[in-house]
Amino acid sequence: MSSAVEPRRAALAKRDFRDAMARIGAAVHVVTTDGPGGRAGFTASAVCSVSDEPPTLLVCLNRAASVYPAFAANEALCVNALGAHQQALADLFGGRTPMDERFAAGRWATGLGGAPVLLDAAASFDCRIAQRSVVGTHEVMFCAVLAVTVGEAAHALVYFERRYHALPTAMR
Ligand SMILES: NC(=O)C1=CN([C@@H]2O[C@H](COP(=O)(O)OP(=O)(O)OC[C@H]3O[C@@H](n4cnc5c(N)ncnc54)[C@H](O)[C@@H]3O)[C@@H](O)[C@H]2O)C=CC1
Ligand SMILES: Cc1cc2nc3c(=O)[nH]c(=O)nc-3n(C[C@H](O)[C@H](O)[C@H](O)COP(=O)(O)O)c2cc1C
Repeated sequence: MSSAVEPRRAALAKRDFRDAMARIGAAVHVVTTDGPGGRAGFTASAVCSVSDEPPTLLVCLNRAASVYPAFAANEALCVNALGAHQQALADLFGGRTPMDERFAAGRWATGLGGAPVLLDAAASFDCRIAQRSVVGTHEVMFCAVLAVTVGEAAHALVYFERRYHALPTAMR
């Protein structure tokens, strides 16, 4: 009896993975930090609620990003979910802009651990990075939520098919 070994399936192409991910609508955030590693922030769609006891979010950050050393050195982190009126901030924090210019475009308060909290965000989660895990190109930061701020009801900013969209509040 022959026991032919199934040929290994070729690794999924990065392009195919990204094309499929582009079909998933995601909320847009500006994730900020400050501390011994300096002030930094980047645009993120890879943010997820993990647990409400204790309240925990996760944020995935590419270790090749210019902001990575700051997030690696700091404990304070704030997840700011953007409203549709804040697309310009998403563009600025999406890369290639000097850090001072990114922060000059918004108005900020200071969170409990020192992270910049965006005024007028749809919602802000002031956090301490509690745990880190490296997966492939990214570091997954598990963030203990210390305080939240909820903004005025606004249209949400959604990233879908490589473009920004405004998601209106539901009709009553
Ligand atoms: N999770 C991440 O690290 C994300 C990174 N980006 C970066 O922003 C830039 C523009 O992206 P797009 O215009 O959406 O076109 P794209 O083709 O680079 O990305 C399409 C989708 O694939 C996913 N993706 C992209 N890069 C990824 C990465 N390195 N790791 C895991 N998932 C990734 C995201 O869901 C993204 O919306 C690119 O440089 C991209 O790498 C964008 C979205 C998420
Ligand atoms: C809509 C959007 C979502 C993004 N989401 C993520 C993310 O979840 N994680 C990540 O590491 N980078 C993400 N990026 C890319 C970072 O924002 C970008 O790499 C970061 O600003 C650092 O760029 P720099 O290295 O030029 O400073 C996203 C970019 C865009 C435009």
